[in-house]
Amino acid sequence: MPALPPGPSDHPAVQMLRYLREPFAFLEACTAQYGDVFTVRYLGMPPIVYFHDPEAIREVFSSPSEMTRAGEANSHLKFLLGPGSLLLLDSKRHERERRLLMSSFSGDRIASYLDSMVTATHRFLDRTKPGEAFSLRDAMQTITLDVILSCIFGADDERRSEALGKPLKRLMALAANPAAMACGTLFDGAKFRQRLIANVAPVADRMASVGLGRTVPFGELARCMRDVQEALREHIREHRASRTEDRPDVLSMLIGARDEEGHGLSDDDLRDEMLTMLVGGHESTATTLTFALHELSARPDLMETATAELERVTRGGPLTPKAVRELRYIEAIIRETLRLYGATNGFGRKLAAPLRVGDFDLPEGVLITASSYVLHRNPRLWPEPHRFEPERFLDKRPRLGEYIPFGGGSRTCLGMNMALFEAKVVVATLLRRAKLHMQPAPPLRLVQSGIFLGPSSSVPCVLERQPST
Ligand code: HEM
Repeated sequence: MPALPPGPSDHPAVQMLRYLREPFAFLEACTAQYGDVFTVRYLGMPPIVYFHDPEAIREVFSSPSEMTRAGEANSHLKFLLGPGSLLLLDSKRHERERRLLMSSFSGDRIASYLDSMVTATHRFLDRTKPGEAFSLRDAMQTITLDVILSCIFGADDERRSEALGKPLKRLMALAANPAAMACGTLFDGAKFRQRLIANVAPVADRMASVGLGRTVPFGELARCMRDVQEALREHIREHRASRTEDRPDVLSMLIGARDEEGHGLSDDDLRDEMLTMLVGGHESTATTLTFALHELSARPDLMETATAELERVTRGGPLTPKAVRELRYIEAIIRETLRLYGATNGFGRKLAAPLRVGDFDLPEGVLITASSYVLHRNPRLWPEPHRFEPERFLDKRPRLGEYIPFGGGSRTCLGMNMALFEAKVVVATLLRRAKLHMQPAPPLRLVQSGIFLGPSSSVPCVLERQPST
């Protein structure tokens, strides 16, 4: 068996604990000791090889997807997203479903979501009283959830968005439970999910009816997963029954989508894909917005350049798709936010066959990854890496393998262009109508938050209306 790159010799349980307690400190300590390539071992998992050399990352992204399997590497999410999620598929089925989904994320499609994005931001501004403290993190999550429900799910009235939004929000909070994550990783995720819904949920219902719902392990999570499944099934059924061809939302497009052989997606596939886009696209974009607005409010120089650009591009008129594309400085702020505060810590691939990466012959079965937290703070790639400096992205695009907030290769985030567009629209709409003032709080950091990375606090702030609004 070929030797794996060096790494800590602690017992896998100890390495896992170190990672769970302080993930970034653990990975930085490994980098300091072993350099750009090292192997860590966690209990119940294959060895994980970290690469923080752009050339090696490029090799991984360009390797045949048959060999570097993202679906298998993401299998710990199966209990949450369902077996038909794009994130969990590999090979031909992944290629086919990705093709079916891709057309929903074309430039024109994304531009057609502009009004929904502006409306969601106005809705938040209209219900927020100037001078009253609120959580920026929660506000951004509400806006991005509204956007997903409208643009992806086509839930354009209050009844539909309530029916879907409520259980989905609860599910996101409950799925962050580390014990559930551990069971989803150690056992077969699809079976764990099935058991929760079919066996645990009914018991939890009976116990809840006598006020003992909380005594059933995973009872609340199981009931919530079942409620989400039912709400999604009902929503898809209603969508199929109504005439959907003319509607612009992603679900309507997917219902009509056919592959080369004329086959479409089943209701179960649709359910898992919709849940994936919701889970993948809601909190991650909200985290980007929270950190971007936090930086903007702390740095008058950035704020001045961003508002001057906005005035120059829109000349006081409405925000159009063309104007959004021309907001280069605001886009650079978003990209720099993703460098330092991206909501995911890299990507995962599992080797289905031996593969040489860099100087190492890796055996079948190992997991390959890179931590974007470590890579994006490498001073050889990013001078003064801890400085927030949007100018880095104004005149140059980073080379593949240096900047990975959206992963890469054939698995690059499907919602990347939508997320960048949405973040620009929300920031621009907010800047035109309000000023945000952060309230005293401990320094804001990026921390592990459920399955994502997120802000270390709720980010309390108050809003001041701009004079013209
Ligand atoms: C700032 C926001 C976002 C970030 C940081 C982000 C990040 C990521 C990352 C790192 C991956 C894995 C890529 C890889 O393995 O190489 C991914 C995959 C994915 N993302 Fe996103 N994402 C964001 C927003 C969105 C949005 C808005 C949607 C959809 C509405 C979305 C849908 C997906 C899907 C479907 C995949 C699976 C792609 C595949 O396996 O082929 N994401 N995302």
